[in-house]
Amino acid sequence: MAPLVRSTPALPVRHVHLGLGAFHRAHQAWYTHVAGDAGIAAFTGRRPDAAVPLAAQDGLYHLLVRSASGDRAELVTSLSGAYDGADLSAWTEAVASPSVGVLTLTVTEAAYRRSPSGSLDLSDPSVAADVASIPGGVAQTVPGRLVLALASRRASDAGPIAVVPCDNLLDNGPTVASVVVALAGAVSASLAEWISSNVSFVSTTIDRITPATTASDIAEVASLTGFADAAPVVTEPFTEWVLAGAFPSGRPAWEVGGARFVDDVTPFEQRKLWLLNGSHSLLAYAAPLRGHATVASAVADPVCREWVESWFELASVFLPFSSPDLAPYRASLLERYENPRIRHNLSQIAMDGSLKLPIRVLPVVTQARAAGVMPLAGAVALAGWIAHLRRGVDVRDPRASELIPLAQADDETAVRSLLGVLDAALAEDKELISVIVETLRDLTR
Ligand SMILES: NC(=O)c1ccc[n+]([C@@H]2O[C@H](COP(=O)([O-])OP(=O)(O)OC[C@H]3O[C@@H](n4cnc5c(N)ncnc54)[C@H](O)[C@@H]3O)[C@@H](O)[C@H]2O)c1
Ligand SMILES: O=P(O)(O)OC[C@@H](O)[C@@H](O)[C@H](O)[C@H](O)CO
Repeated sequence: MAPLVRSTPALPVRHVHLGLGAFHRAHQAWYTHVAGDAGIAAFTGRRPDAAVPLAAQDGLYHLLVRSASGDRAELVTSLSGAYDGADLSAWTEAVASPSVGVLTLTVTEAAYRRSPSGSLDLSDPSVAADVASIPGGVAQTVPGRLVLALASRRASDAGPIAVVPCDNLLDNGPTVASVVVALAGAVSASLAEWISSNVSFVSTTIDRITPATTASDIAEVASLTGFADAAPVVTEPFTEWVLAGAFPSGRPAWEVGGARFVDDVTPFEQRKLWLLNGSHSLLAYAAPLRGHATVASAVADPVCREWVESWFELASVFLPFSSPDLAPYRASLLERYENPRIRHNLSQIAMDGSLKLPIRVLPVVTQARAAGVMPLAGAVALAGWIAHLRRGVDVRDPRASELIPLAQADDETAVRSLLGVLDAALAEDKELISVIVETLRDLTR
């Protein structure tokens, strides 16, 4: 087996990334690779793990593009450096470089440390610790590390920069701007002002279904390519990136890979978050009750498929696209879900439901109720979530210790209180509560 090492030098770094997970390597790093005009300095979010094999293979890795009929391995060359995110001096130095114009992020929804109201949670002990330690050059949270690095960029007079969040958050540019500026403001008013005037927070819609890499994926890449690649990523052929915002210090030519630059991402974002992510969450909670562990297995079950189709029907009414315009998008989602060779575990999607449901499912439920409609497919998603919490197995959510006990109450109390955690107004809706209670009973019968 041949070792994976570069034979030509890596490209100079113009793009920095935080959160060196599978999705970054399947998406933004691929777009920068195809652009061919920039290298990336990528930093891990929490642990050094992902950086170790990548650094040992000079940042090279294979993207295994897996369609229903076969696999294609593509060597991605854009990672010029892979670093442990705890290496704060490498991190601040990278962001403070005048050659760097963009900073992308994939760190999960929970990493932005927002309170249920959506603003930075200044009562979070790690956020409070960052406020105290940033002047001394230390930070641990994502907002804290961003503030630390931007302070360093300001100090070195490296000019403006674009921050491009690629997590499934609503209005991700302004959302990330608000947590970063709030944390900076708690450290220094002039730093917050510098960030507001010099950092462009770009909003993005990002889409490419990318499950966690397994040992058999690693073995398959070895047999397909002849290289001992310890860090490949498996993804689907489909990819989408829609961006809105300014790039005051330039950017890689992401349009070469098909990225689209628009004035407003909202319609694309709603279409993706409600149809794709909303139906993903519905399946993640309700389909295990019918014995399914993956998206492909769930959509092969006519009952689960009907849930997805009725969720699409419901959500489509509130999207700013006509039905004929949405039809191909919806059909392509089902086709993507059916790909039997992409093993997308429902348990991976089920993580952090208290943060995801308010973005993916509740906007549709709320609008349906305001229109006098009973959102039955939304009730399946919510009842499934409550059943998941009640089971209490493999619940990964920052609020798990509060939510699991609430789910153990009698059906009506559990539904009312858990709905109240997500949205106080919906918890007053007696008709909706009784439909969710009925659905919970049906699902768990
Ligand atoms: N996988 C997909 O299909 C997909 C598609 C679109 C968007 N996304 C977005 O990308 C994110 C990452 O997905 P992934 O597939 O790369 O997952 P992953 O598990 O491979 O990587 C997660 C990354 O986030 C970092 N991270 C997690 N919690 C953190 C924290 N509290 N602080 C700092 N860093 C933290 C990890 O260190 C890691 O780098 C998702 O949460 C989602 O918002 C994923
Ligand atoms: O990545 P998460 O955890 O925000 O959500 C899980 C899935 O819904 C998500 O990863 C989708 O596969 C993705 O958003 C498709 O582009």
